[in-house]
Order: sequence, then structure tokens, then C-alpha cells
Amino acid sequence: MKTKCKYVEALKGASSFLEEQGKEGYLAEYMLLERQGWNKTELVSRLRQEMPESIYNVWQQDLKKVREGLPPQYIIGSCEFYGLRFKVTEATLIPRPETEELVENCLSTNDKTKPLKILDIGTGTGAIALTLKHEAPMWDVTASDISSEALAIAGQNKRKLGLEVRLVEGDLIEPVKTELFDIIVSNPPYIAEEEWDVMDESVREYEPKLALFAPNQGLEIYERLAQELPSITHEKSKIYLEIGYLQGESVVSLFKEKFPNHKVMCQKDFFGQDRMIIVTPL
Ligand SMILES: C[S@@+](CC[C@H](N)C(=O)[O-])C[C@H]1O[C@@H](n2cnc3c(N)ncnc32)[C@H](O)[C@@H]1O
Repeated sequence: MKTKCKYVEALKGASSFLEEQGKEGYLAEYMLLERQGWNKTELVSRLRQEMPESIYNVWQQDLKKVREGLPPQYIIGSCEFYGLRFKVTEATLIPRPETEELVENCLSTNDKTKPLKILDIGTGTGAIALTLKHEAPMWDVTASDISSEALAIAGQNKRKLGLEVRLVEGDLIEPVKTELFDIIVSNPPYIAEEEWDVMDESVREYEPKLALFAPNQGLEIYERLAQELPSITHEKSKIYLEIGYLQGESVVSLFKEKFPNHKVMCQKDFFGQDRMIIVTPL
């Protein structure tokens, strides 16, 4: 493609080229908007102008990485979650829209004006914990992760967003085992190791395995959470978990056994698939 061309032509060409390579054509526009920090209106106003070489060159480098399979969010180094921008690196999972639903569910079913004590287990970028604190400033939020690299990114996101959230490092409840929480939220690793072969190449190649996979059909962390969470909760505590779409029944039965005085429900995501387990007092 020639370097001296209008935005509209450059976008058309880049989008077809991506499609020929088996990638999503819309990523041509997405990468330009994200890298330049523009919204769609700002792009539309430039469509008939010539694309400056400096912008073109950076954009071409980004598109090369897209063609190589790198997730766009890792190329840009950030992504949006619940209206906030989070730094992401290959040490952290890229937060997903399904997880926004988990956050929404937690926010809409609890009193934001009360000083509730919240724990986010396996925080990654800090997306869940920091969003909860942003939306409910009265809540006292702690976030944990076993990965020090992920926690370092969560720390950077916390400082950039100016939010007061406690970050602790360790295996599941280990760093907070003497405390009690009103709400526990977690999006743990839940993909079965057997699913490795059928996963999207960009996820498989670039996202951290520690954030994705769990033994025993992906259920091991839920088994441990069901076992361990009773010691850091009280009779009025609530638990919000993200699950894989085939894990609803198994995770419901795990939590029913360990939380006999709570109601355990499985809820669907906007695609109509089982996605959340909600444990509430009876
Ligand atoms: C699926 S990612 C979720 C990240 C983030 N909460 C989100 O929703 O985007 C799971 C996270 O759990 C962490 N993790 C994995 N095993 C853990 C363990 N045993 N204890 C604590 N955190 C763990 C991983 O490092 C990763 O950051």
C-alpha cells in the first residue's frame, strides 16, 4: 500500500488486507482509534484528509503485530473495562466483557453507601476490585493475586486511577485468612487443561497460563474456594464468581455443600450461557 493516501483509502486497504490474512477487518480502525486516542467522530472528521506519515508508520507497525496474532490490547498496552482504562501486559489477563456483567451484578445487588468489606481473589489488572471501588467509594476493597507481576500492574492501575484498594500477594485466601469479608468476588482460572488445543491461537500464545487454566476440568480453584471461603465469610456474606459456560451445575453443587445456609444460584451472561455463580444468605 502507498504511504501517501487518505484515511478512508488507507482504512479500506488495511481492513481487506487483514481479512485476507484471516483476521478481523474492523481491527484496522480499532488500532488507529486506540493508538491515537480518538473516538469515532474524531476519525470521521479526518476521513478525507491525507494520513500523515508519522501516524501511518506507527499504525502499520501495530497492524503487523495484529497479523502476527498479538491481541490488540497487548499491542496498545491498555484496554477499557466498565468505562475505565486499565494497563494490560502479558502478565495479566485481558479483562473480558463477561466480567463487566459480574461487576454490574455485584454493584446492583449491594448497598453502595455502606462500608462493606470486599475481597477480589485473582485480581490480575485489578479490573474488578478497582471498578468496584470506583463505583462504590464507601467499600473497603482488598485484591489478591498469586502473581507478583500481575499485582505490579494492578498497583500501576490503582495509582493511575487514584483509587484506594489494598493489594495482597498469595495463594487464594492465604494473605487474608484471619479476616472476614461481606462480599467476595472472583474470576479465577477455569479453563480445562484439555481445552488447550481448541483455544484461539492469540489467547493460547500470549495470555498468561496461570490466569487461564485449572486442573480437574477447570474446577480445581472452585473446589478450593468452596472449601476455603467459609472461614473468611459470615452468615450474611455474599459470593460472586465467574465460571465457564459448562461449569454451572458442578460449581453450584460444590458451593451448596459448603454453604448450606446460603442460596446458590447460577446466572447467564448476555449470550444466554451460564456464566456466574451467586451465593447469597437464605
Ligand atoms: C482469569 S484471571 C482474572 C483476572 C481479573 N480478575 C479479570 O477478571 O480480568 C485469574 C487471575 O487469578 C490469578 N491466580 C491464579 N491462581 C491463583 C491462586 N492460586 N491464588 C490467587 N490468584 C491466582 C492469576 O494470576 C490471574 O491474575
